[in-house]
Amino acid sequence: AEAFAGPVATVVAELVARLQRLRRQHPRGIVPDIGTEFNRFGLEAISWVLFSSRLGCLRDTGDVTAATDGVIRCVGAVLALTLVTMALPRPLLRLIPAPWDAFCHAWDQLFAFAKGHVDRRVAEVAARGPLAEGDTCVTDLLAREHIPVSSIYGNVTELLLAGVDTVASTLAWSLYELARNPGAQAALHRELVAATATNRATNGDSATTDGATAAATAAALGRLPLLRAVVKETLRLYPVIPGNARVVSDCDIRVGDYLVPRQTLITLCHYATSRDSRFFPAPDAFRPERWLHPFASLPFGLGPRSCVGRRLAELQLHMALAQILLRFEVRPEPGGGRVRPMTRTLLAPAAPISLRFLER
Ligand code: HEM
Repeated sequence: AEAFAGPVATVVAELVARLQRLRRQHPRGIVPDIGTEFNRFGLEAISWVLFSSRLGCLRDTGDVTAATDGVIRCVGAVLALTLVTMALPRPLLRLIPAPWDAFCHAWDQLFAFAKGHVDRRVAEVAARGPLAEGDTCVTDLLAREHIPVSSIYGNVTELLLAGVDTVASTLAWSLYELARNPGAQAALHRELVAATATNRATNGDSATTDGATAAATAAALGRLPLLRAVVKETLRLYPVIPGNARVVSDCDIRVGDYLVPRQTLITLCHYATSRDSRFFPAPDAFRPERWLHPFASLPFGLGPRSCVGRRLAELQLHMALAQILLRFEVRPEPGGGRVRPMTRTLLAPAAPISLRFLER
């Protein structure tokens, strides 16, 4: 994922500039509905990683935002309707076709978007000849393996679906909890300031977006214990994929006092286990320091089918949190109430999160 550190650093810089513009438009520095801004950030970053495409989601021009917000709405619709269409029995889907039709329509739109960008990139690379080092994207990597273009369309559409709301919600929840826990925010800020000073001495400006410097910065951020702990604690409280499943395929297995016959579908709920007081004392409290010692939680799953986007997601979260917190102190919106999570396939905030951003 560090190969994409340069693009991610550029998009993070655009996000910070946008937050700055938005906070200035409000008398008390409030940025309303940060989740929407982070979805735009997520789409901009994943489109660069997948297709080397720049969409301009974080610019102020209305046209671009309207078109790209349409893609974000399709991602949201697919996720929300996955649960509905899975829950409705087939005969009912025939009687009430609207959810299924809307689900297919949103998938078709996402597929058409991805296909357009893959076709453009394939044509561009064919016309340009060999690529410079560092100038690559997932489409190029798959094409180089001679994967049929129809499979590339399918794979990148899935990655597009997986790459927007996951990172956006986690970033929104991180800042929401840091705003409500000023002690944790101050400790993280101290860690970031110290690391930035060291990094600047060896690699130059930490906000620099050129590939090699950004990769060095990303690697350094990935080693910061409190930054990592903040992301882990956020995902413990708000595991963006709240449940997971596996089929016990080969043979019967014994788990504690239970015998699980082969071919059984087992589902596990991260949300419940990660808020279980037997494993996490004061389970609803945001305490990043609990992660400074190893502990168990599986927000990205486990094993060969665990999350392929994990490193990219962590890269984006570390870089975005670092740059946002170096620039702003984040506070709750005055009078803003508690925001609860809800499941719409992914775990998402049940209401928009608005925060106050104060320049440091
Ligand atoms: C905070 C961010 C994210 C979280 C918490 C997360 C979590 C997960 C989880 C729990 C799984 C199921 C793993 C299992 O069954 O063991 C999964 C699968 C997957 N994720 Fe993520 N994910 C995140 C971001 C991303 C991103 C950014 C991408 C794409 C760029 C992505 C792509 C995928 C794909 C393709 C799979 C299916 C893997 C397979 O079936 O082999 N994820 N993710």
